[in-house]
Amino acid sequence: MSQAEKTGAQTEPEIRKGLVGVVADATAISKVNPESNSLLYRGYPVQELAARCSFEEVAYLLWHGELPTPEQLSSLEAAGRGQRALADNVRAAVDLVPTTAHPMDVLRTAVSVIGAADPAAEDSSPQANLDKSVRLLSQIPAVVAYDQRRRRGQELVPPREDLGYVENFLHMTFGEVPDAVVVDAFRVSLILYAEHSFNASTFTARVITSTLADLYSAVVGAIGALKGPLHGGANEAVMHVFEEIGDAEKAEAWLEQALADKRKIMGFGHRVYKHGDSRVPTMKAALDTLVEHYDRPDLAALYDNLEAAMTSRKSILPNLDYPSGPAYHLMGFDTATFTPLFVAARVTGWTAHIMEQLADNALIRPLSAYDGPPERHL
Ligand SMILES: CC(=O)SCCNC(=O)CCNC(=O)[C@H](O)C(C)(C)COP(=O)(O)OP(=O)(O)OC[C@H]1O[C@@H](n2cnc3c(N)ncnc32)[C@H](O)[C@@H]1OP(=O)(O)O
Ligand SMILES: O=C([O-])CC(=O)C(=O)O
Repeated sequence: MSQAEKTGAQTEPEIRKGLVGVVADATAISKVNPESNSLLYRGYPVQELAARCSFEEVAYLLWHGELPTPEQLSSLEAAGRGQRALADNVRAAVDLVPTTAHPMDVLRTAVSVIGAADPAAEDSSPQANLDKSVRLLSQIPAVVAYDQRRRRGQELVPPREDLGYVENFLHMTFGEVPDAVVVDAFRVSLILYAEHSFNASTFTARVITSTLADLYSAVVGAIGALKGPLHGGANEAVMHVFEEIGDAEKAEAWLEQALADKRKIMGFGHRVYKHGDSRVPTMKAALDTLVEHYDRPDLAALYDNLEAAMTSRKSILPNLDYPSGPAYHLMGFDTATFTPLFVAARVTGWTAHIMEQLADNALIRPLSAYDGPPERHL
């Protein structure tokens, strides 16, 4: 590349606001294909993984490129189980954050403390980064569960080593393992949320990694990017919309007013998918099982009516956050906990991308077109 190309000095700059349509790099981790409406993790359709795999198997696949053998899976599970307890320093840090703060702020702070306390934080060898990824996978549920409990005035629930990742997460949050149908819907949601190519939070993690900052710094930045309602914060925002609408009969009129007020309807639309999000049918099926289990046809009717109104009015289809929000609500999570659940899943994809970025790094530093005042002097 010539110096002129590098600096943009000789060329008329083409601005791609929001980097729309820009291919920033290659990745072998996942393929989002809006034409075939498909999503592959390392070549496997996400629907097949959601039907057949544990969340730990999918984490292994994202990190290593292949599904684990039984021995490899046991060794990952054993490494994770030993790190499930909330460390005292992390608990102390969480307790310092007021409950008026959003749970994403708590989680961001907790991950920062986990990183700062890791003597190997600056070791970015592949093995050290894999170890950190397993640590975060195991410790994030402890933070999310404890934070929801303390907000409810409940005591911390210690982890159980005899349980799988998904069951233990629910046990630490609710003090019991719910029915199998709930456990399964939660497992499916985590697999669907695990990875989605160069979305805003993953790209943030890659930008931070490209400066050779440590893995924890990249994950902390990614948590910040995920918090926004145009990205991960939408699952929580969907539930607020449902509460605002109140009941199914009011959905159409509510939508008319919201669109007249130029509001973005949370849980609808996507930067890449324009004909529907590949993950929605699988998550909607999981939501349907929960609706039946908890006998909540009212929630299903509200879901259907808003979707039908949005489709007929704007032809904009739901994204994954639309079924996930009400599903997490039915499972019993507080609305403000929904986006931290997304973090617990997406940390697998983020860390896979961090390792991929480091393996063939180039500093990510785009150009800008200057449109401020012309040169002037004091
Ligand atoms: C897991 C995830 O992160 S999935 C995304 C979760 N986010 C949400 O659900 C928030 C609501 N959705 C949105 O705000 C958008 O659809 C985004 C941010 C996800 C994608 O945005 P973009 O790719 O930039 O699409 P863009 O904003 O250009 O939308 C194109 C048109 O559709 C409209 N549109 C898109 N989504 C919505 C929506 N949810 N509600 C109302 N209008 C919408 C835009 O206003 C725009 O209309 P215009 O051409 O008249 O200005
Ligand atoms: O890909 C995106 O832009 C957002 C998204 O659906 C995700 O991160 O899961």
